[in-house]
Amino acid sequence: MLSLLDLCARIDDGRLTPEGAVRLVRAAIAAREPEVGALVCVDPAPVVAAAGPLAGIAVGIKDIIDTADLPTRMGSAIYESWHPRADAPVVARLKSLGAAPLAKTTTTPFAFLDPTATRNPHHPGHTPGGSSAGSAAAVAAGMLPLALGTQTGGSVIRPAAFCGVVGVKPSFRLLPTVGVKCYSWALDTLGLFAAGVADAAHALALLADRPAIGRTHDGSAPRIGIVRQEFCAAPDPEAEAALGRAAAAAERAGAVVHDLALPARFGEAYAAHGTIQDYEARQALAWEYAAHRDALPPRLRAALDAAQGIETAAYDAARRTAHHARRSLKDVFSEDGPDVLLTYAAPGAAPAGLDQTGDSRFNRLWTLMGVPCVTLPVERTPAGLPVGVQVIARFGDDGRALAAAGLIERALRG
Ligand SMILES: NC(=O)CC(=O)O
Repeated sequence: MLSLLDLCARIDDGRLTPEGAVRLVRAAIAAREPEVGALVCVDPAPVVAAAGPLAGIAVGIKDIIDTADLPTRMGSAIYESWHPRADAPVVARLKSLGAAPLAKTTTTPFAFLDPTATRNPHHPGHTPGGSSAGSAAAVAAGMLPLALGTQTGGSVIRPAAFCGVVGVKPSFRLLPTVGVKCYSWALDTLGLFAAGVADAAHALALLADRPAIGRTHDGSAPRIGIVRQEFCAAPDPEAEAALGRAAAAAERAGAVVHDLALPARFGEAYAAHGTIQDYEARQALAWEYAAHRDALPPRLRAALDAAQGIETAAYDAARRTAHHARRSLKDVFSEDGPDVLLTYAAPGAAPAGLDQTGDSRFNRLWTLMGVPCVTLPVERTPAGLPVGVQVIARFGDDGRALAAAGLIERALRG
């Protein structure tokens, strides 16, 4: 894979020019895109800045995020010819840092559950996950050093884990979702994909203008609470094995690790996610549903059909449940509690077949809680498919989640 920090270092010390770095990416795209299918389009002549902390860094932009220089199609024929006038603020921020938004990456239609044609770079017969399919696959295939995605259920963490890359779903609203096609305004969160934890931390620190996020190696040994989210169906054996391996590596690195049982109200919040998501999607996609219902893909059409019947009282009750769970989460991360939680990133490795994007059951609660989540790869199945884990910190403590993920990553490397 292409390490963002490695490219930055080579540019900074003159071994590589910004234009040379973009040429490297174009060559990698030419070599891998035919088999992976991660990209919707590539800018033939992007502006390559000569200066800036991300000068020469080509970035993939999930195709629900507005770009002024490239179309934004939402993964749907309904928006086939749509070309936003302006960049989403997160894209404008990338350009202000010197980065080159080089390609739009595939998204499931409107970032829901209907699959893309993108293939898992580790096994073409398996899904890369979704909804940020192309971003995860492009980084995993070594085509891009950085890509943006979004998460409403599990659309950053799950595909990142399936593709064996680092994925970060930051604290809710750390990055502005202005100019990003809305599915659920209470849940939609911008995230990113990179080769390693330090690469991701560096990019997020710059994007969020919060340098502390980038100091992943602060030397402290965290207290880690292992949570298995028993309110969900159990994971596959490889997910449990990866969790155990990551916990053991963390202990070897000096972390204090213990099992943690979450109070019942978190199971209630987990169940409330769907009501909030789908009630809001009914409004966010009201025009598409009214004017183009027949052009919607089957899973999304069925979800919006069902969402028509959600009572406002049920939505309000779900929001109250989520609010109480968020307050309880502060008690979980209390003074003498864990610094971070460690749990499954997905039910297991990427499922076979391209007719689905996998299950977000181990992600949805944490998206609703708005807390920072980081996934990192831990091991491979005998078929060579990656299996990851998920590190979670308290709201606003994105740097601590990344620091703990970095400690585990280094410990796994041995
Ligand atoms: N957008 C989303 O997060 C939906 C998913 O989990 O695939």
